[in-house]
Amino acid sequence: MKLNISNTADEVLTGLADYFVKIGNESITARGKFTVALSGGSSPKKLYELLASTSYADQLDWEKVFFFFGDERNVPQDHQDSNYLMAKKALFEPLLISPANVYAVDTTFEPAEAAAKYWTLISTFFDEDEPNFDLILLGLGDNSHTASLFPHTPVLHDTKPGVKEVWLEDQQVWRITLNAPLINEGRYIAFLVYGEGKAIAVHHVLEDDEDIEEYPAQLIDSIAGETLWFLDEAAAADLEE
Ligand SMILES: O=C1O[C@H](COP(=O)(O)O)[C@@H](O)[C@H](O)[C@H]1O
Repeated sequence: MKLNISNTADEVLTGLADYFVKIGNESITARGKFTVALSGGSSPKKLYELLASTSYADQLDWEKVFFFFGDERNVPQDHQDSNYLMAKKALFEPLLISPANVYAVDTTFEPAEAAAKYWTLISTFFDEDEPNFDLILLGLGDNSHTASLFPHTPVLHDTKPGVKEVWLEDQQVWRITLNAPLINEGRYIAFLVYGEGKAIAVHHVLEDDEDIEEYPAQLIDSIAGETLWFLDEAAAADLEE
């Protein structure tokens, strides 16, 4: 687990965009394609817009990039809360990404079926013993959730890679998420966390004693690859070391 702390949020975004194209180009050179699981929520939109900007758009062969989602809200794909819709507007449409390269969660099914179908989609795509994405992007919620691994939810106890539905009692909504064993198979895992609102969660996850029920992001660390946290100084403000 490594930390990359920048002064400002803009520098964090540039650092992660550089990392994205570096890992992408290495993956394409090594295996002919780059498989990435995108994050959702409030933090990554600016990253996707940056990747689609003239500074980065010509730095990757986008036809060889295959997009998946680390988690999804159980809403239609044209709903304002959809992670797919956000990525479509900020990344896929500006870069003219072929729909054939985008593997979204089919939220027309009931949550458990949508999760099962997404796991089948991923397993079929990788056609290997264990799917392992080249890069998994993640955020961190104020309550220390990542992807849709929320505090005190059954998915936290999964021991085999898979995709699960998660019921959020306080919000009365379902989400679909890659589980921690699947995320940890990723060759590279990158957290994008900026802003003072994240400082306490960053401290809990990185420096408190292990308590996965309270701080689910503690479950995440790439088994054979690299886990890198891209933070700005505001988000890192409560770190002691
Ligand atoms: O990894 C992720 O993290 C977020 C939390 O991000 P936030 O910036 O919205 O607090 C999560 O909700 C999102 O869906 C996920 O992909």
